[in-house]
Order: sequence, then C-alpha cells, then structure tokens
Amino acid sequence: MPELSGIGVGRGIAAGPVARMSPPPPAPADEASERSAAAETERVQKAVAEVAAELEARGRTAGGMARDVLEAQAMMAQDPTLHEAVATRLQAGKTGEYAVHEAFAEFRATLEELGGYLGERASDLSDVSQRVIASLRGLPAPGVPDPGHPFILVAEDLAPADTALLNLDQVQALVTIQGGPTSHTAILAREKSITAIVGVAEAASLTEGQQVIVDAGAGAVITEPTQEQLDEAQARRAAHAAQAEAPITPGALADGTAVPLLANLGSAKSTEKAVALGAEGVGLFRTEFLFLSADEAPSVEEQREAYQSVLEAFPGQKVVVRALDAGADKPLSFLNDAPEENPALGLRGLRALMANEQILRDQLTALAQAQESTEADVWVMAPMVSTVEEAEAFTALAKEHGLATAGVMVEVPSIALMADELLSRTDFASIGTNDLTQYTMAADRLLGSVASLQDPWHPAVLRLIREVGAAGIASGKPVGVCGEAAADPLLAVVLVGLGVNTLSMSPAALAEVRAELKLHTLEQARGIAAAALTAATAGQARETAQQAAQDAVQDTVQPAVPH
Ligand SMILES: C=C(OP(=O)(O)O)C(=O)O
Ligand SMILES: [Mg+2]
Repeated sequence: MPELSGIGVGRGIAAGPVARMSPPPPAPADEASERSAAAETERVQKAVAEVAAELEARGRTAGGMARDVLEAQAMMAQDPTLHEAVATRLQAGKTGEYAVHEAFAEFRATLEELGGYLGERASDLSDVSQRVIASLRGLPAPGVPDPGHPFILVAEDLAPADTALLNLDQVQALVTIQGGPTSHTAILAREKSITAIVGVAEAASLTEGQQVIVDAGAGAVITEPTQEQLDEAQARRAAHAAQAEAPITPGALADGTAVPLLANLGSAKSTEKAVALGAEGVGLFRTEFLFLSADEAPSVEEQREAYQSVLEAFPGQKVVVRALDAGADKPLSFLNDAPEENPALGLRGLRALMANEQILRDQLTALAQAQESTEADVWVMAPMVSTVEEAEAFTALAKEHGLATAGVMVEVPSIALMADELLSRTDFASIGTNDLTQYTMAADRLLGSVASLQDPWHPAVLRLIREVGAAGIASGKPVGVCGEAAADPLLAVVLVGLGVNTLSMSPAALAEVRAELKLHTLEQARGIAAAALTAATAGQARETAQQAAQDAVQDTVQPAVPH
C-alpha cells in the first residue's frame, strides 16, 4: 500500500476514485483556418452554446452564490460585443480557437482597465474562453471536473473561487500539489470542513479513476488500499462525522484543565457560526475587512458599529480585537504607499499604525465606545510587534483610550525571545503562528515554492513558543495562540503542553480540537510537547508527537497494574 505524503488539513478521512483538475488548454497559434468562415462560425456558435448551457446547469445544481457566479459567466459567453469581435476575426480567415482566444483576451484587457467590479470579473472571462477553446478541440472543460459521481479532487492548486464553489456532495476530499498549511486552499478547506491534504508533491502521479484513501490526520494519500483499509477508512469517516455532532462542552483536557476554545473572526458575518459551534469567545477579531476595500480609513462611527455587532454576540465572554494589520499581503495605500522591496519586512502591522498614529487612535476610540454599550470582555492587541518598546507604547495608548486589557501578538522571533520582558510590560500575549513561522523560517507564507518550510511543527518554531509559554507561566499572564497551528488537533495539545492557555481558530476546527484535548491530561500534553521538542525536523516533530500521544492514550486505556 504505497503512500504519498503531504500536509493534512484537520483529521478527516475519505476514499474514492481520483478525478483530476483539467489544466487549461495551451493557447492556440495564430494560423489561417482550413475551413470556410461560415464553417468556423458554426463551430464557434455550437461550442459557445454548449459552454453556456453547461455553466447554467452547474449553477442550478450548486444553487446559492455559486449559481449567480455561474450564470454571470454563462451570460459573458454569449455577450454580443464579444461575438462581433470573434466574427471579425473569423471573416479574416482565423481559426475558431484563435478568434475566441484573441477576442476574449482583448475584452479582458478592456475590463481590467475599467477596474472595480468589472475588473474583478476579468479572470472569469479567461475561464469562459478556455472552456470554449477546450470544447472546440474536443477536450474536457478546464477546472473542477464533474464525473457524475463522488470523487477525490486532485489539482495543482485551487483558486479561492474554485474552492468556494466546490460541490461538497461530490468532492469527498481534496489533494493539491502546491500549498502549505496557511495557504488559501488550506484555510478555505478548513473553513468548509473539507478533508484535504496540501503540498503533496507526488500527487502528479495519481491517475484518473484510481482508488485512493485520503487520510488528513496522517497527511497520507494511500494509493493501493486493501479492502481492510477501505473498511477502516469508512469506519473512521463515520466516527469523524459523529465527532462533529458531539455535544458542545467548554474546551478542557482529560484531567479537567480548562483550555478555552475561541474563534478567529474575519468580519461580523461569521459570529453566528462561531457561537453555534461553541466558541467560548473570540481570540482574534481581524479588523482589516473594514479598511481593505476603502480609499481612506473608515470613520470612528462606522468602526464602532462594526465592532459593536461582534461584541454583542459574546456577552460576558472575551473578545480579543486586533488593531489594523495592514501592509505586506494586505496593502493599504492611505497607510503606506512607499514602494518596498520586501513588504513583509517593511512598514506593516503596528509599525504602520505608529507612523499614522491618528488612525490607531481612532480605532481605539471606536473600540472603547463599542465596549461601553456591550457586556463583552474586550481585549485589544497589536500585530507585528518586534520590540518591547513598541509593546509598551501600544499598551499605554490602549489604556489612555480606556481599554483595560492590552497585549500584543507574538509573530516575530525577536519578541518571542524577549517574552519575559514583554509580559512584564503588557497584559497578555497571543502567538500568531502563521507569521511566526514565516519569519522564523524566512519563508514567504504566500509563496508556493517555499510552502514546505511554512510548517509550524518545525522545532525552531516550537522552541520559540516554549519561551513564550514559559514566560506566561512564570508571570501568571495569559498566553494564547491564534494562528492556524491552533486548528491542528495534535499541535493544539503540544501548544497546551508548552504553556499556552487558550486556543483560537476557524470555528470549523473547534469540534476536532475539543475532541483531541479531551484525550490527554496536562501531564501527558507536557510529555507530548517535550517529545516533539527533541525532534530535528518538522516531520520528525509531528511523528514523535503522534507516537507519544498514542502511547499516552494506550497507557490511560490499559492500566499498568492489571486487576
Ligand atoms: C493569526 C495571525 O495573523 P494573520 O494570519 O492575520 O497574519 C498569524 O500570523 O498567525
Ligand atoms: Mg499575522
């Protein structure tokens, strides 16, 4: 039973036949057609009609937002301006493929120049053009396949729109060649509870229709499963589904040690889901959504309203609000429009806020006002902090605005190493493992080519977390984790073993983490963490922790002294 390995997202398991994402057809050459213009026109019209009908049919099956997107694409395929542009080229003797390719590309460039909503639709136009060209050539449509039965989707990577539109009755699991644990595909898969393994370099060898088991917990794609393995996978799938239905209890270890499980929220829209899935508060409220689509900072009143709607959903519970984290992957022209060679190392996060202090002051004012009219326990924290002076300055400013609990994110190795000094100057620390991994490993979190380095299991990252956990225990100040690492059930246990008190994650991950914590005592979690720390590589840390966790669970189930 050969296996391919990658980075599993969550603990799901699924089995089924592979269906590969078809690559886009190669661009057609500028050649004269051997057919008459009339014959080419007929071919193109037929292909366009087929593509439009297929997109509409898919929209009807998918429903909801996907239906609107697909119907808009079907309309694009039939746009009269485009048809005129294609017809002109056919009259000039071009092939149908080339006429479609060139006319759609021209139309796309016009849309991109217009910008705004139409500009955003430009890439949809390329998708339609590729579908028509594939149809003219008699090739399968590019994009997510539709074999008519449940399947395991194998792709180089998925565009966010592809992931968002997946038909989850058909797609049993996702395997991508590219991508790391914090890639968009992994984050979206986690959010939608799709069984997924990303960064499977050898997935290119999987063939259409081949039976595989995708075991996300083990990060393995089993390529020639035996009947016994298929039965076991089926049983584990049923158990996993039952776990999602398990009663919601507060996060705690087997010995009753409380580990509050909090939600990461990206906007006010997801509060309901977080509450329904049992979030005991919010460990990271990302406020960027208010700023990113704007040309200038939103007013204090606009901000107050948005913050209030989140705070109201958590009366009596903790809500950790992060000050604006702009720069690098989230550029904001009104905050910093200077070109930077290395924006991830530039004026981002708290650095950008300190350079535009009024924007930070307005945000703190809005938050303090929102706090006054709700019963949530509001904590505020700063992103991308590198020095204790920065932490001190932010904490003082937050208190000046009437926010009693102020802390910082630990995302830069320098501040992790200074955790003891940090915690003597601020109220709490929250470890952002996505950026902490990026900066520790010097690997851009958005770059597929270095995704394998972007692994929070790396012992270098774990050693830094140990520093922060130890400083938290020594000072009695709370230390949380709000990066994607907290959503990996076994890594969550390791984090608690390293001294972390709370875990914050996408709400979809709460059930799995809750179930895993219940299997281990604090002493065992410390043992599993100590085992992971002995490793030399990320892979070894994961394996060593898995072994230590299994041994610990067996010791608990089988008492050492038989009766
Ligand atoms: C939680 C984090 O912040 P973001 O992902 O928003 O940068 C992190 O870096 O881990
Ligand atoms: Mg971050």
